[in-house]
Amino acid sequence: MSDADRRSFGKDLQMIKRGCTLARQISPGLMELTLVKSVLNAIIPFVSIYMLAVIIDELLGERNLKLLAFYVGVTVGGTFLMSVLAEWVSKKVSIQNGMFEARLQHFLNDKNLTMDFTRLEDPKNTELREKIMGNMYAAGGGVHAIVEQIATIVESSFSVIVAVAISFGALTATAAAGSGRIGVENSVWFSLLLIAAIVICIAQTVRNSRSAKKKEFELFQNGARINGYIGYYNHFYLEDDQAGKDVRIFDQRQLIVDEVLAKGRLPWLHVVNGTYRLNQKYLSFNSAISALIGGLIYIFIGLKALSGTISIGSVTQSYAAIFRLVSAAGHLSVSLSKIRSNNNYVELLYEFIDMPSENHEGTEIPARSEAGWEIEFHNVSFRYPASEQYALHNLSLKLSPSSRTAIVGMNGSGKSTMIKLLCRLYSPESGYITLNGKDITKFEYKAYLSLFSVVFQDFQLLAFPIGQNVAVSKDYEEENVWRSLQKAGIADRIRELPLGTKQSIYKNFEEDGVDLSGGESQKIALARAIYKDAPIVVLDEPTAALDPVSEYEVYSRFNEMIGGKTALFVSHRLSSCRFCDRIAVFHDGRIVQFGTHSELLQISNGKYAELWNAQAQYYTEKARFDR
Ligand SMILES: Nc1ncnc2c1ncn2[C@@H]1O[C@H](COP(=O)(O)OP(=O)(O)OP(=O)(O)O)[C@@H](O)[C@H]1O
Repeated sequence: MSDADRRSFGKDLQMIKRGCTLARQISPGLMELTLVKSVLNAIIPFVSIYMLAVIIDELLGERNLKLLAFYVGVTVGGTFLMSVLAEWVSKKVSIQNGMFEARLQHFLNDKNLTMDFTRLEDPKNTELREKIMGNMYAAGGGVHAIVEQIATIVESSFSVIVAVAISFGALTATAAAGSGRIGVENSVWFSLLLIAAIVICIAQTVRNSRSAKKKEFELFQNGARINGYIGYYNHFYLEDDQAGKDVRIFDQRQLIVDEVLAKGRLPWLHVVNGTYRLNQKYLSFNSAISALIGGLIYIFIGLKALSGTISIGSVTQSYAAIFRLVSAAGHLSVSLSKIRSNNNYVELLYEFIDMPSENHEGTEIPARSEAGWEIEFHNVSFRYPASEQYALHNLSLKLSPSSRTAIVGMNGSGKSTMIKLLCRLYSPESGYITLNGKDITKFEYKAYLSLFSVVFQDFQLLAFPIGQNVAVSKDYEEENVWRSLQKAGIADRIRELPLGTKQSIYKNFEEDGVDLSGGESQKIALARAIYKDAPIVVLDEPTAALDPVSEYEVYSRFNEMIGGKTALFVSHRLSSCRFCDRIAVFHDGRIVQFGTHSELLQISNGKYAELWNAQAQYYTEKARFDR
């Protein structure tokens, strides 16, 4: 049983109502304008259908020229005015429709930004997002389709009402008493037979549409993954200059082309072929039904006209009105069915936006603390989602206010993980972290993060002007930006640029954008943390990409940079940890040693001494080799 079959009518209605609210939130005004357009579209054809009969009857009867001119004026003028209005509304609707995809993207991006990081990393969620967007532009399913279907429902309902009003006379007309006509065409059964035939045809169209939509939905569920593959390989093969280097050096072209073909193009061809065949079957069936209904109406109206039951003027009017009635009733039924099937797509969107953001549940604003900020890890253990291995085991560590703590350890020992937990990108599986004695999850997320100046190992800069990158705002104090750049040791380089802090980073959008080296970028990231001037500083290998001179300069300014702040500092260069009060040595997700540099060095069989000696030995050997 499909989801559409499983859901009750009430549930479907609820989902559609929610979709309308969402559509209005994403694109205000679109729903209202679309409805106006539908009503106009429904009325316009009936003006001429109705007036044509009036004009013909007048021509065959009194032939009053003034009246005829008036009828023609109403027909032409009315149609013209309404068409102009419809065109104007249509233009507005088209612009809004064109913007809808981008607005939906923004809407989803906002959700992404407030989503718990753990969920963001989960490939299932990336796929879900891909499906939502892919379904929209490839299958036309989703929240925008609700607007479209409601428009069709309103337009066809209006058409049905007006068409019934116009054709009612013809449908119910029987020969006048005493006219002598008693033909079958004048019995009520004749009209009922026509209606029954039409109802059967419409029901068949609805069934056909429902099964086509169901198959289409199934086909498209693989589309997101396929699109993901194609997008990924295109990015690597064509766009990303970073990856482009490896593609060339290792001659990865053939590998990528084969993968794209196997996982992207061929499966996509299957989807495209499948939908094409489905649509063709559906459209041919509808054309046949439409022709059949047209024929039936002609026979019906023709017999009535032959028998003199309806006037000649009414023939065209009745035929057009009944034909419109039937096609509108068909559209109405199909749209009612489609809007329910569309809930299969919409359900995916609701699943995405309803994902809870546990991290954003805290509400307390950290009170100002003159005494500084103390951070404590209480027996914290953590495993990454879908990972069996613990990245941190029973970690307990106290960072006193204004203290400087270094974290060292081998690759994969859990250093960055500890920082990610402190920044609430992940939550501990057991244990907890406190800030000045209070569990950090109790704090309002943004207010909590405002206390941290962080430089991540894998920091990112934006293709925006340098000043905006440093200040993370369009409005910033130029002086302050320069001071931060100076402290990060990159001010001289920026001064050389023609536009200084207004110069954009990278060439993505600006021809004169500046391409920075790895070390220069890291200095800008450092300047960004300095500019923020938050009371807690967290630096995850902040000098990994710096040359020895720059590294020395940065460290010699560390005291000035950190001042009385609480600082946490991760580094593989043990010599650079000496400015810290305490050093925590990580190994396999545990703290195996904790103390000052000299205390730890004295424990000759300890992990710190082992790491220190390994590094020292490398430098000694290098010095000997250089000689
Ligand atoms: N996003 C992730 N998903 C799953 N496992 C992860 C993820 N990030 C890190 N890990 C794993 O967690 C463990 C700790 O990683 P972490 O990045 O904290 O180490 P690290 O000490 O910072 O290493 P390095 O010195 O290389 O930066 C490693 O085994 C790593 O493979």
